Amino acid sequence: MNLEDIRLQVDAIDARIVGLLAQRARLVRDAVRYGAEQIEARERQEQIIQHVRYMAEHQGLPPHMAERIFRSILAEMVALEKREAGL
Ligand SMILES: C=C(O[C@@H]1C=C(C(=O)O)C=C[C@H]1O)C(=O)O
Repeated sequence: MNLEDIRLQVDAIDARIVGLLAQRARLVRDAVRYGAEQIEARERQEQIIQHVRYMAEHQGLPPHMAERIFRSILAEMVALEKREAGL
């Protein structure tokens, strides 16, 4: 394994992350279309954060890092939904 191999693997993971984020954004859009009461469902967001922290802890990722990343993802998802709703 050399630096180039490692960077290729990092790039492949980034491509998967972007694909998953696009898929996630489509599902959130569906949630809003199919009955979510509010775009900014705070309680649901806090459940997601707690679950993500738990999963991170069990997979060797610092929970505070997972929380920060997911708070940013959630904020962007909500902002996207608000823009699309013209809010
Ligand atoms: C409207 C919803 O989705 C919004 C987006 C979320 C997300 O990105 O996971 C979570 C809660 C809501 O802020 C919902 O799931 O009820």
